[in-house]
Amino acid sequence: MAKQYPDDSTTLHTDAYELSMIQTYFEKGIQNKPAIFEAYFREMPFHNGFAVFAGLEHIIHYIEDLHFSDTDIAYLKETGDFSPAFIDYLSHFKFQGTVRSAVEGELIYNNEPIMQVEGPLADCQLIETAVLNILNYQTLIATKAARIRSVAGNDGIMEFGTRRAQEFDAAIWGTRAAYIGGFDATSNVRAGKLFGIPISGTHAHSLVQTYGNDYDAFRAYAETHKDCVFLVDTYDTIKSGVPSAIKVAKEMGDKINFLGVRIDSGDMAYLSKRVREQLDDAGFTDAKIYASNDLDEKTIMSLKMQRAKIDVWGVGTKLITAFDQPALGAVYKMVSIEHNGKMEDTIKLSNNAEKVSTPGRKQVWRITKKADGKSEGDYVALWDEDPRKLDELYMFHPSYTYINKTVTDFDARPILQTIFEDGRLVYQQPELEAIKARCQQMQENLWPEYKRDLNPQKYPVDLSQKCWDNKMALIKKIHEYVRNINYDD
Ligand SMILES: Nc1ncnc2c1ncn2[C@@H]1O[C@H](COP(=O)(O)OP(=O)(O)OP(=O)(O)O)[C@@H](O)[C@H]1O
Ligand SMILES: O=P(O)(O)OC[C@H]1O[C@H](OP(=O)(O)OP(=O)(O)O)[C@H](O)[C@@H]1O
Ligand SMILES: O=C(O)c1cccnc1
Repeated sequence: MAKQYPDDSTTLHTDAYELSMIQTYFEKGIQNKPAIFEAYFREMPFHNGFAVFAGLEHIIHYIEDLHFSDTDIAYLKETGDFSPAFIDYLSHFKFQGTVRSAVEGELIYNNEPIMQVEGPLADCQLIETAVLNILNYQTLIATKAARIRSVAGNDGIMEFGTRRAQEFDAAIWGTRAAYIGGFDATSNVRAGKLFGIPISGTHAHSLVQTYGNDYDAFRAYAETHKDCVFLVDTYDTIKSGVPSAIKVAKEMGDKINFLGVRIDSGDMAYLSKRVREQLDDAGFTDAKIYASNDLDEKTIMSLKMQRAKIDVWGVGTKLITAFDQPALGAVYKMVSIEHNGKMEDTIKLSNNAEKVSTPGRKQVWRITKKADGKSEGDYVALWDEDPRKLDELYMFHPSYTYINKTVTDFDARPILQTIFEDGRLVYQQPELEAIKARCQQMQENLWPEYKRDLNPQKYPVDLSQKCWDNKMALIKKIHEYVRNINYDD
């Protein structure tokens, strides 16, 4: 049995190595050294042309509650891994960092900072695991949801994934992310209570099995509910399910809102066309056809191409588990640290050019044309740069520098906003509806070439000249350092 603690906190929701490193910093007296870390991911999820940032609300909750409770401290003592002085330090720990982040519903891209944490080295280090855990999952689900929305057009899409989600938290935060990304409703009632997401649903096969036939089951349901969507595929969709639904709808008349029927198996293109005819012939031209069964953007697109007569899509497993890409892979890297009273930029090298981190504290500027508000690309610049002061912006690909352009008559909008300032929450989270609307609005500013589902154009994420020079200079410096190492003296 898992132990129950009256004062359990989520502060220990961290990898042991974070605490091990912080113990080293503490014992060496450098735990308060000013440092800056940035989170970013390297590959676009699902090869999509954009990603939808989600997770900030949970990160805010987590940071606001960051403290080592009495039982956290007692447990750390029990492990025997930490010194008494370090444990005493942790018992007084209070987060003092500054967090800057993309806001929820914002579109984000690979190889640009999406969150920046500045402050005492220990504080920055402690939150790495939880921050990545949260934003990796929620951003993935919000992006998957946006993909599904893009193929569903204006059809209704309902989130049905709780039973297949990776446990409780994933179901709850996943459905919130799905709502941000474009879903209309969820079947998870607690998500409705917690976040105000509209809840919605039909009924399961077990209702029909309880009565042993479609008619009695639908009739019983109709006598106990106003809004009715009948699941018609338990025994035979065409011969039994739909005729029974029609019979009940006619008998009950105005006493119910006969909203439609749900199909959950079989060839849904063929069945939906037959069902549409049956409903129309009976005069129920407004009744909608709902479909579910392992759907995702690919099956929905295929069904639409087959001119399936489906109005509302219920999507579970493949959304909530991010079935075709189970992890986003965002990382959290140190970009700058204080030495002898001066901030010095740091880098992580790799033989793989894509994996070399970009040093220095940065801001991401979204560059749009003044004339039509459409995106030109993102411009990652060092913190002291401000492209708003420039008339012309030279933008070049950070690896293939011959790919470049000069942009004029542009607007530049900073993506990283201050969320916590020296440990104090200064950002007011908008309502969920506003976050969802932002996601929609931001997609409208994107050219269609970046939005297509398959093989979208790569959205430009460029480094400023100064940022690029800084990176190259640091690479050179580290190469020299490695070349000159000689421990034989
Ligand atoms: N016309 C269609 N075109 C493309 N995919 C379809 C079509 N009809 C159904 N599908 C999809 O094909 C898959 C069918 O899976 P499966 O064979 O397990 O379902 P089934 O025939 O409904 O059986 P079950 O009763 O076990 O659910 C589902 O992912 C479903 O969404
Ligand atoms: O297919 P998903 O995208 O994951 O959507 C959720 C699924 O959950 C339900 O099936 P389940 O077999 O659990 O129960 P039911 O068919 O008896 O309702 C529902 O009928 C959907 O098929
Ligand atoms: O309401 C529904 O139809 C529903 C809910 C969860 C999972 N599958 C279907």
